[in-house]
Amino acid sequence: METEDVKKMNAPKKILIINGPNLNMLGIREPDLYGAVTHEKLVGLLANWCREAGVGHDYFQSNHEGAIVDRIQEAYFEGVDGIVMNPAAYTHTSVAILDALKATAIPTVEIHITDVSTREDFRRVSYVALAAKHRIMGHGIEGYREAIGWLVDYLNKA
Ligand SMILES: O=C1C[C@@](O)(C(=O)O)C[C@@H](O)[C@@H]1O
Repeated sequence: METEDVKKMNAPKKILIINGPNLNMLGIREPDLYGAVTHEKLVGLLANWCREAGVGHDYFQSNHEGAIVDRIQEAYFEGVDGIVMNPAAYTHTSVAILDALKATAIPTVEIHITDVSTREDFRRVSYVALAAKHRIMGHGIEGYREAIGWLVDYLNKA
C-alpha cells in the first residue's frame, strides 16, 4: 500500500465540538467580552472550518452538566476521533466532565473565547485542563478555528 493511502486511512474522520452553558447566548451575552458573533453564526463557521480542515464533525451545545457527560460517553461508543470543547462555566467546577474525558481518553482541545487566566481568580482553575491535550484562550471566536486545526494536526500525527 502507498504511504499516501495509509495516511488517508489513518486520517481523523470525525470530531465532536461541544459548547457548554450560556454559549447559546453568544451575540447577546456580554458582547464586550464574548463579541458580536451569534451562536447560529458560530455553528455555521464551525462547519466551514471543519470542512476546510478536511474532517467531519458533530456539534453539541448544552446548559446541563450531565448532558455533556452523556454526550462525551456517546462519542466514545460512536468512535469519534477527537473533541474540541469550550466547557464554559463547567471548566471551573466539573469533576464529572473531567472524569468523562479521562474515562473515554478521547484527545481533547480546550478552548475559551476570553483569556480565563487574566479574569477572576475562580476562572484560573480548569478541571478540563487536567485531561486536555492543548488549551487555547483569549483568541475570540477564531480560537475555535485554531482548536480544530491543532486537533486535526495532532490526530494526523498520532
Ligand atoms: O462561559 C464562559 C465562557 C468561557 O469559557 C470563554 O469562552 O471565555 C470562559 C468561562 O469562564 C465562562 O464561564
